[in-house]
Amino acid sequence: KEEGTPILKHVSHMTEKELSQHVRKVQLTPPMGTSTYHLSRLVADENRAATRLKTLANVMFTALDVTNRYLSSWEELVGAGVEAEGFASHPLHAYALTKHVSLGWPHVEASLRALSHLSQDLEWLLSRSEKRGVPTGEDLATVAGGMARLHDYYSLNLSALAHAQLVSAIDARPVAAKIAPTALDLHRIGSAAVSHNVLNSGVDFLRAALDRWDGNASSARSSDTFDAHRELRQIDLSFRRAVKIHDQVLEKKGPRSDLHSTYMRPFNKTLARKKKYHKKEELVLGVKGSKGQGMKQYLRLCRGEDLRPVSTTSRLSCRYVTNGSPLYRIGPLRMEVLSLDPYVVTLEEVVTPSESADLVLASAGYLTRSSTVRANGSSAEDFKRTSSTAWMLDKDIPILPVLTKRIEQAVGVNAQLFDGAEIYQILNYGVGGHYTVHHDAFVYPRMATFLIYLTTVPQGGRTVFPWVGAGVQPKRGSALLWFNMDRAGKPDSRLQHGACPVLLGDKWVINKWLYYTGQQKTLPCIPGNPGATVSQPLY
Ligand SMILES: O=C(O)CCC(=O)C(=O)O
Ligand SMILES: [Fe+2]
Repeated sequence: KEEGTPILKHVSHMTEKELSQHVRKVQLTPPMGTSTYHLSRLVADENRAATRLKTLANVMFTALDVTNRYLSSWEELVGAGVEAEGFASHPLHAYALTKHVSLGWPHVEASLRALSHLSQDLEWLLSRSEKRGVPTGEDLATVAGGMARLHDYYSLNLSALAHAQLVSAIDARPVAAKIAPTALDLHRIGSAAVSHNVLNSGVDFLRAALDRWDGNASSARSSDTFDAHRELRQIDLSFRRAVKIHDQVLEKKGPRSDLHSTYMRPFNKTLARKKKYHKKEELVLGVKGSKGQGMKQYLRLCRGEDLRPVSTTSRLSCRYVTNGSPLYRIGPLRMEVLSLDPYVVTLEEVVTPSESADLVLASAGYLTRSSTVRANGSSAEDFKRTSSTAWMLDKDIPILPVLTKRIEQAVGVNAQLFDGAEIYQILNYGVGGHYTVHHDAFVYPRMATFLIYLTTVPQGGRTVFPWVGAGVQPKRGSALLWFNMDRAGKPDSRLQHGACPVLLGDKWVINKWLYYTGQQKTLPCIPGNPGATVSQPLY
């Protein structure tokens, strides 16, 4: 959509029928994907599979042992000429033949019977990938790509990582893991990074793989034995190639676009002396700047920086607001203003911990497979999102109508009067799961966004507003509210925002989009413009 397109004409797109078609309960379609929800489900499934495989392995081992002994006993008889005419007329032959079968066969039969009793287990195991889903090579590439993204955003210390310690630019305290990546793993992540054009991470991971490689892959783990194709002998070559590509892409395309990233300066020292690599960082706040500038500011905010000047922050307030009935448990809530113009606030404890847990549990069955979604519309709508999504109507689970009432009271509007307050969207992010800078109201006239965090994210995963210069760390139960429209009823592009990659923890959010209606449509604030509306602070 062009920026000037009146938004109201899209309202007709949101019929109830379309909405409900949109939200049919999704069956989990294998392969399952890599959101944190899917991965915890995978652990449970893997446990059940392993129990069956152990039984299978025991029974197969016995059957193999019995079969081998029985066959070698037969081979002894064959060696003695059992197949010759009249063999059994010698009493010793008759004895040996009878003994072979009479003693051996019951064992053979028993072991075969035990095998056939496993048919149900076999059935379960063989239908697992079709019915329950298993991660595929594509999923592995998604997780590896997620790791590459995490390094791109948060500058992981890769030598610490090689020793199972997570240390990044946003938190210097190491978080230990129980499994360290091998040279093969670092190589896989580095290769995934290069093939996704995350070239800064590609170079670093390949270098880390090179550092870690002892020449014979002796540190490989069992799972590496299934990875026969990964060739480490040429590892220094692929590293040097990645450095070259990095510098060439940086030289031609600059450090960052939605299709690639590099460091700000080339690795090559001569190239790095060029003037263009030593420009001062600029800051654009209060208006929408270029896409590249937005990406830079998004990245800085993801790393925890606050870009707002003191002249702005000193005018912001934090207070306790009451705007609801006790019925919906909206007491005086702590409300902190992040930005006055455009208006962005946070509200604390909008849902309780147990409600959050219930919402996560109930929506899990509606989640799609996690994937990277790319919007390929105009540049204004362009974004990438890596997460699983669930769409739900109020009637789907009992807590949603309660939540809707609570949101209405918090915002001070009646969602039922709207052309349709939109269905709820729930997102669960996985390793490095993110949502690049976008605007919520480009397709639908979403007057306001009410975003509730259902989990606390210890590291990464902030929701950030590049042109406001501020961001919020997800905290279970708290909400972020902002108004997407300007006075003329057009998307206010200063409300572009993004979700930073999750570094540590699970991130679940639920979104309610509020549409405009009533007087905002019939009595426009800017006469002559039927789409005109006001989006202003409600408190
Ligand atoms: O997950 C977040 O922090 C933001 C989600 C978002 O922007 C959206 O769903 O439109
Ligand atoms: Fe959004």
